[in-house]
Order: sequence, then structure tokens, then C-alpha cells
Amino acid sequence: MSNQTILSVKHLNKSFGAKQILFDLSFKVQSGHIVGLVGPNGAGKTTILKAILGLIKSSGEILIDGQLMSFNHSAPLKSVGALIEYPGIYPYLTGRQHLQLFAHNGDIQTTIDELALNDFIDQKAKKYSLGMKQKLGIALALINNPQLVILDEPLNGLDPQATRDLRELIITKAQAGTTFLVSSHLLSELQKLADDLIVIDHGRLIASAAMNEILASNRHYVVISTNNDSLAEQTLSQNNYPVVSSDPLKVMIDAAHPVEKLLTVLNEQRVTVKDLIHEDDDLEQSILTILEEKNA
Ligand SMILES: Nc1ncnc2c1ncn2[C@@H]1O[C@H](COP(=O)(O)OP(=O)(O)OP(=O)(O)O)[C@@H](O)[C@H]1O
Repeated sequence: MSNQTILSVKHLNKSFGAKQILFDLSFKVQSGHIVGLVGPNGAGKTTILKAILGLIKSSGEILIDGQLMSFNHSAPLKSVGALIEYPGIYPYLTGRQHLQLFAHNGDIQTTIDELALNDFIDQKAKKYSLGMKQKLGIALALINNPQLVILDEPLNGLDPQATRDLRELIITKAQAGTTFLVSSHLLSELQKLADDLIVIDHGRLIASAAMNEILASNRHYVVISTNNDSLAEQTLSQNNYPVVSSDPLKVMIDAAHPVEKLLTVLNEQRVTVKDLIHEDDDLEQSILTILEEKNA
């Protein structure tokens, strides 16, 4: 993975009428990375992706591979493939005909194989299920081997096998140098896929960081069961261990308050630890914590 910026978004603002939807968003996407754009329904993910693609007017600066992109200047899109919202599909064309229509060169079979479309590629699209349409839409985004692939909720309608296959395909292509910007409201899915996360809420940037940085800010806890939980709680509080709950007794641990010291101080008070379970915040909780800290 290189550290070259392929997409740079600066001070992106968007209003629909009097209603502001995006607020001064700035972030960068590095070449060859898989970047997850995550946020609750209505956060503004689709609007951001549409602004990047020049499908809607917005203010701010969008650079794709160093070239200025705008509503009326779409030249940088030559190196971009995208699936936005529901793929625009012609009911009376087959999947293969769709791919032939949009392919710059003749090779559509690689994409058909990569996305396992063979079973239905020669049927008319009007017979497609939601998942088949979604797969065809993804194929259309990938067909010309673009440098940057933008996928809006690509997992919508996909079954677990297709979800796993798509994840593996994205990872393989990213390893070969393709950059992906993938939106989802499913953080758990992005956790398995993305190198970096851009977190949006109410049209504002909440966090933009490498996945492992966000995970590193996870909080760690231990849940302990002792022969005297109330004495244990009192002892740990006196030693500045943040007590999260009393029943079960759960405390936060960190570098300054490690497990070893916890065991020592309890032992000194002759508290016997019968059981100790480690718990970590999940990614969702880490992001909620970031949100709470920002709103505090
Ligand atoms: N054309 C439009 N006119 C007016 N408001 C719009 C328009 N498009 C989107 N919005 C509003 O902008 C906000 C963000 O919508 P957007 O579709 O970008 O969110 P999202 O994060 O993609 O959500 P979802 O996960 O539900 O698709 C919503 O409040 C939506 O109602």
C-alpha cells in the first residue's frame, strides 16, 4: 500500500434548499486502501458519494488523483467506477449486455467469473432478484479496472456467501492496487474489510483514522467474581480503578491500572478472585465513545 492520496475532499458542504446536509467535511483516501464510510441511516453517506462523483452540486474541493472534480467537470471520473444507491438496470437487457454496453475493452468474462455471475448473466435483468441486481451493479463498477471504486452499501441484498465472496474480491483487488471507498451502516462488515474508517453522523465528520488506530482506542475491562465483591469494589475504587458496574463487578483496565496490580491490591485485602473475564469494547462501542467525547 502506498501513501499516495487518490481522493481528497476539502470543506465539503451541501444543502438541499434551506436544509444543510453536509457540514465542512474534509478527508483523504490513500491509494490502494479500502476505506469504509460509515454512519447511521440518513447521516449523509450517499450524499457524500454523489458529491464526489459530481452527481449533485456541492461546495468545497474534490480532487481525484490530483484533478479537480466538479458538477460540470467530470474528466477525473475516467479512472473511477461506482455503484450508487440502486444500480440503474435496463429490464430487457441481459446482464452480459449491460456489461458489454459499458466495457471499454472486450474483456467482460473476468468480471463475470470474479463475481460468480455465470448462472444468471444471460437472463434478462427484469428477472433478477435484489441480490443479482446488486451483483450486476458491482460488476458494472469494476468492469474497466478503475483505480478508484466507490460502492454505496454494496452488501445490500447479498446473502452471506455473496457477502464473503465480495469481501474477498475487494481485498484481492486492493492488494493489486485498486482503491475502494465503501459505504455501509454495518460497522461489523466494514471491520472485516476496511483499512481505514471515515465515520459520519448528521453530516459531520466524527472520525477519520486507520482501523487499527480506532481499535486501539478500545477500552478494556475485566469482570471479576470474588469471595467479597463489596470489599473488592471498595479496594479497587480506592486504588483508582474505574468501576463500571458493581454486580457483576466490572472495572476498566489500562496501562496505569493493569490486571497484575488489581490482583495484588485485592490479595493484600485477602480478597480471593474466583473468576476473571476480559471484555473489550467492540468497534461500535469505540465509535460511540468517540461520539460521546466529541459531544461532551
Ligand atoms: N434530493 C434530496 N433532497 C432533500 N433532502 C435530501 C435529498 N437527498 C438526501 N436528502 C437528505 O439528506 C440526508 C442524508 O441522506 P443520505 O441519503 O446521504 O444518507 P445516508 O447516510 O446515505 O443514509 P442511508 O444509509 O439511509 O442511505 C437525509 O436527511 C436525507 O433526507
